[in-house]
Order: sequence, then C-alpha cells, then structure tokens
Amino acid sequence: MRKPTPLWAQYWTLTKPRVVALIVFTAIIGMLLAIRPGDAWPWPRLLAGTLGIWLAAASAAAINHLLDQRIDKVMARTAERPLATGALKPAQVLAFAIALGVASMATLVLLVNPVCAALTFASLIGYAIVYTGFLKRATPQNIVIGGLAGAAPPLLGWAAVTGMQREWDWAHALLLVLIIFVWTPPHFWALAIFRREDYSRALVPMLPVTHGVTYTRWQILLYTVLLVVVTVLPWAARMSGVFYLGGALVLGAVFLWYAWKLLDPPDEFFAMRTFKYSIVYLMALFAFLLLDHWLLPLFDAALALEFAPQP
Ligand code: HEM
Ligand SMILES: CC(C)=CCC/C(C)=C/CC/C(C)=C/COP(=O)(O)OP(=O)(O)O
Repeated sequence: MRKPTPLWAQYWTLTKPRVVALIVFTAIIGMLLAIRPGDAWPWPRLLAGTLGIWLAAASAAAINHLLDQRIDKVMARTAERPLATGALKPAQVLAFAIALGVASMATLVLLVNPVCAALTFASLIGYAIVYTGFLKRATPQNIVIGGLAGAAPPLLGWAAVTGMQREWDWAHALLLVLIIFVWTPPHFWALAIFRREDYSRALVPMLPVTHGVTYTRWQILLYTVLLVVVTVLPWAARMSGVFYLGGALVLGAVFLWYAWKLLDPPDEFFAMRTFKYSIVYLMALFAFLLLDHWLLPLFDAALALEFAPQP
C-alpha cells in the first residue's frame, strides 16, 4: 500500500516548486545583471527581493490550483494534485494563497521598493487570474499572451535592485522578458502535443487541440527561429559580450534541431524530449548571461593584474 502524502507536502505541491524554482532563478539573474561590476551589492534587497518574488509566484501557483480544479481532475498529468484528489479543501488552498500573497507584498513593499512590488503584483494577477481564469479557457493564444506573466521575473529582479531609476534599465530588463516570452510557446506547445488528449478531454482550447499537431509543430519551429533572433539582441545592444553570444547560438542551434526534427519526429516521445530540452535551454542561456556579466570581467581583471608592468 502507498504511504499517504504528508500535509506539508500537499501544500508544497501547490507552490509548483520546480517551475517556480526556474522562475526565481531568472529573477535572480535579472538582479545580478542589474548590478554593474564595481557597484556595491545591495544584499538586503537581493535577499528580500528573492523571497518576495518566490512568495508571489507560489501564491499565483496555488490560485491556479484553485481555479483549475475541474480541469486538473480530468487530466491524467494533474489528477494527483491536492484539490483533485480531495487531500486539501478549497478554503485551505485559498487561505494559503492569500497568506503567501500578503507575505510577498509586505516583503516587497517594506524591504525592497514599490516599483518591484507593483510589477510583481501585476504578474501574480496576470498568471493567476487573467491567464488561468480567462485566457486558458478562451483562446489557443492563451499561453502566448499569458506567457507575459511567466516572462516577467527578470524584470522583477532588475526592479528589486534598481527601482528602474537608471537610464537603460527598462530597455535591458525588457530584452530579458522578451527572450522568455518568445521561449514560452515552444516550451509549452511541445508538452501540449504530447498531452493533447488530456486537454481535449478537459475542453481546454490548446493549439494542438484546436489547430492540430502539424500546425502546432510549424508554430514551434517559427517561435524557435524567432527565439534565436531575440537571443542575439543582448549582444547587439552591448548588454552582453561574445561569450554569451557563442553560448546562445550553440544552445539555439540545438533547439532549432529539436524543432526541425519535431516536424517529422522519430517517435511520439520526441515532443516530450523537446519540452525537456526547452528547460535545460533556458537555464543554460541565463547562466551564460550571468557568467558573461560577472566571471569574464573578473577574469579580465585578474589577467590585467598578472601582466601589469612591475614598478
Ligand atoms: C504561460 C506560460 C507557461 C506555460 C503555459 C507553461 C506550462 C507548463 C506545463 C503545463 C508544465 C508541466 C507541469 C507539470 O507537469 O507539473 C511545465 C513545466 C515546467 N515549466 Fe512551464 N509553462 C510556462 C512558463 C514557464 C516559465 C516562465 C518557466 C520558467 C522560467 C517555466 C518552467 C517550467 C519548468 C522548470 C517545468 C518543469 C517542471 C517539472 O519538471 O516538474 N515554465 N510548464
Ligand atoms: C508573480 C509571478 C512571477 C507569477 C508567475 C507565476 C507562475 C507560477 C508562472 C508559471 C507558468 C506556468 C507553470 C503555467 C502553466 O499553467 P497551466 O495551468 O497551463 O499548467 P498546469 O496544467 O500544469 O496547471
């Protein structure tokens, strides 16, 4: 007999821990890119910003569980979620989501800054209410438009550090948002192809259900080409250097290979492999942005010291 899942683990599931981990990772990278080499590190804002953004994303994820109970019960992938199985009651989930949301706003308003708090609140509403409550049920463009909320974290991180006061803050942070925004359709539609029967049974109008698999595969390829183009922009805007550019192009070439092969896949699991690669891709791309911003200047400084003329 299977051991029952402990109560704390049911609440932990509500926070979509793995998705939110990557969301917070992109927010932290937004923070670290906003600090220029030579600036002092604003540790209290970095820590409180990370906590506040995590709390908001976790609150949004819990609201998503609450509003999607009917859908989650019908889909095989989500049928074990705490509300679908009855392990938690809607009132418990609502209380948990409100507690996380209030804690998030208190942290961001009191310890970070109002710009970061307002943008984070807008993302929370964007995902939990606009995407989950309306778009998801209304149009196959749901994840394209709704993707804006999931793409916002680097901007939230950037705002935590700077308050968006300096020249170029918006332009640079929005480039990072644009990358995740364009990444979201290939990320999600690859999974949706594999899980299309789930969505069809739950009457959710995802693209493979409304427009078919072949059309969705072409859309994935189209967005992947666009993604490779937009990932060049941080280099073109002189925000990042050639180390980042090289990494982005290699990662992009592999993503293009997946998207191309998905047009005529070797087996039905290939869409799932493409989905998994999309996650590795985003983690690695943001790691390249960070290494390029922080490690290369340190390396250059060490080299300059080594070869500086001796007095
Ligand atoms: C509207 C935008 C998005 C949609 C519709 C979407 C959809 C999904 C779905 C349906 C799953 C499967 C979840 C599961 O089975 O538990 C998933 C997994 C995942 N997503 Fe997304 N996603 C979106 C945006 C994002 C963003 C912005 C990130 C991070 C920056 C992200 C990171 C992940 C990760 C890391 C997983 C794997 C979770 C695991 O291994 O359990 N997603 N996504
Ligand atoms: C404040 C802030 C940064 C908010 C962003 C919050 C957030 C958790 C975004 C993740 C996007 C996501 C997992 C969408 C899938 O929802 P779905 O309902 O289509 O997937 P499901 O079927 O797995 O529930």
